[in-house]
Amino acid sequence: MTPATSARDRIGTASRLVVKVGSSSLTTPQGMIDVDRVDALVDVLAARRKTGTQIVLVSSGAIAAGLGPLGLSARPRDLATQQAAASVGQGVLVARYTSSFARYGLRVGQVLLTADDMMRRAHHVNAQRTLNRLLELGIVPVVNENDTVATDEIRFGDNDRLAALVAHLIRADALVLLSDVDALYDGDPRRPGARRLGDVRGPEDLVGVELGKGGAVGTGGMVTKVQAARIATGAGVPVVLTAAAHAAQAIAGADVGTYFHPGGRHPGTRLLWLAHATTGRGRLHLDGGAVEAVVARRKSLLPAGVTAVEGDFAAGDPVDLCGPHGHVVARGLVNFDAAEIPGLLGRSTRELASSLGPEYERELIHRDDIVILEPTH
Ligand SMILES: Nc1ncnc2c1ncn2[C@@H]1O[C@H](COP(=O)(O)OP(=O)(O)O)[C@@H](O)[C@H]1O
Ligand SMILES: N[C@@H](CCC(=O)OP(=O)(O)O)C(=O)O
Repeated sequence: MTPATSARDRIGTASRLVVKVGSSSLTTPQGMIDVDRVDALVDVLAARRKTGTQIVLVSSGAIAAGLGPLGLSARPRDLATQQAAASVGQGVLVARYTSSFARYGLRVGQVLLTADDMMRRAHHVNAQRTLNRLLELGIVPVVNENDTVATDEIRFGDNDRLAALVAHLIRADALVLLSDVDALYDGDPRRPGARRLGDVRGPEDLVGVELGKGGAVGTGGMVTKVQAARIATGAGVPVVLTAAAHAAQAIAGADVGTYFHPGGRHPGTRLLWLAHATTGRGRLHLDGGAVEAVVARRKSLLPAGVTAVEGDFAAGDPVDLCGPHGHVVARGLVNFDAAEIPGLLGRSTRELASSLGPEYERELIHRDDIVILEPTH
């Protein structure tokens, strides 16, 4: 077994997957939904869902699927007509997914997000909760950008990066990007001699690679796919990019497409926001061991390492983490209300789970929600 094959096992064994599919893989050139291809994709996702894997489907195609019904022969250039097409097409698209997943007794839930929902904390936490709840209920969330209300200034414009942020948001184990091309090539694959990149381990593997534009209905081409891969792998999420026709092999972890290896966990926009645009609504006082674990080893904060709590905050709020001498060392988004915390202090998560229930077998603050602060804070 090659190292690349074993790395891909992370996709084959993922318990939470985000799968993104592009417009060109779902619609006909006439601007209609391609029912057979939607069904073929759903066959693959439903089979994986039946093994217990939670799946979020980020689906493009609203604008493309609206063209036929509106009598348009090409993707419109102006925003208002794109929005009108998305409004008509999104309904058609979700109706199609609903009936296609129903063949397997599975339900879908539509989730429309804007870029703002990813940046603003209140929206972000809300989107996170909704997606988590849908997954707990066994639903397949079908996510798209909320094209009808997004203006040019606040628009993502491409679902590749949206899918990467969703993968980060729900702490997915892997992200699968499905397009009409079977892999990333070192140059435009329509030109003879272009070579497939099987693995991308870091930016050095992309030097000299020509990232070209997409097809007539797609938006970002390879540029946004590589950007998405960078966001996801930077958050520790591996990515595979391949054609929708190879979806079954890709999600099984087979050697198809291009595999982007995950890197370390770097703070994303949200953590920058947490560090620079918030103030702590309260304080948690940590013992020396917890400071060492959180700051030096970047671990989650567990109740056992907390000695005292100050302030009146709610679950999801930012709180400051103080060392034994009272200085602030980090800030994080806490998982519990202030009133719940005194009863948890100094106790192990296992003990809390057995006496209070499984919902208490959680860290006080997950490591992804902690940002280390410079001494000036
Ligand atoms: N270096 C490259 N490797 C692979 N595909 C490329 C490359 N440069 C440009 N492309 C083109 O990008 C297209 C996919 O982008 P896009 O049309 O935006 O897809 P989607 O609708 O699936 O998001 C492919 O059809 C392919 O021709
Ligand atoms: N929100 C748009 C998707 C735009 C987009 O990213 O398209 P694609 O490049 O095909 O993934 C739509 O549904 O038409």
